[in-house]
Amino acid sequence: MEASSEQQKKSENSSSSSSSKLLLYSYWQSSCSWRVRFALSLKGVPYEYKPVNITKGEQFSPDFKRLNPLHFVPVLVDGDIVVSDSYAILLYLEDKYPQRPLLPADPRLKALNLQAASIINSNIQPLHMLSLLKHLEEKVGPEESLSFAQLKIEKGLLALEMLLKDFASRYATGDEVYMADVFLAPQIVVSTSRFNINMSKFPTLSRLYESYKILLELEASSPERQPDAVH
Ligand SMILES: N[C@@H](CCC(=O)N[C@@H](CS)C(=O)NCC(=O)O)C(=O)O
Repeated sequence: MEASSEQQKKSENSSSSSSSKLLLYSYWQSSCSWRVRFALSLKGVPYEYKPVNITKGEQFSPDFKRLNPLHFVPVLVDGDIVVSDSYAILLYLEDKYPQRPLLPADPRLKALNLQAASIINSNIQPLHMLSLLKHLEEKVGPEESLSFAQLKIEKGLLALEMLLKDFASRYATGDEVYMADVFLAPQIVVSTSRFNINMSKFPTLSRLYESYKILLELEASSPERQPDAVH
């Protein structure tokens, strides 16, 4: 029986992306990059690290612009497949590497994970990203810029606290690490270390933070362990 052109196309695509090693364009202190490093570490997928120093403007180079015209890390390159945005990258990894699933089968818990990840991806991190804070610092001043970021982070964390409090166990939606945790752990670390957020206002998230601190995969993917880290 002849393979349909659709099947043929699929197998050509998968062979072009399955033979080469994944490349991850990342910056050590980027929480969005950390989400992807954490997911790759949980799934045990090897990759080559490609540092992009976003504090020195390397995201604006013509080569990087071809990968992501938005000039943001992370970007994952898998053969001829280029995926930017950590949320999309995680879903791509989930399809391609089903081991250690990042989404539970139960529809309610799955929706909860997607919702929590989306809150961080859309309603927290974009409101404290480097380029926005730089702009605010220049236009209104460093103190105003910091208090704007703190206000937005606390608003988002409160939403997550309310969303997860009845479902959280050791991790955000039970006893397994899922996508909500992959987004939450780096966000909590950045919120406390860079923006001085007091986590005692968020008891459920504080409890989760304690579980995250002892996760080897989180530690292995942490900023300080990356090749471009400055100590
Ligand atoms: N939603 C995107 C956000 C990407 C993003 O904002 N990346 C930050 C680092 S966490 C960045 O590259 N910032 C560079 C800048 O602000 O110029 C994702 O999750 O990948």
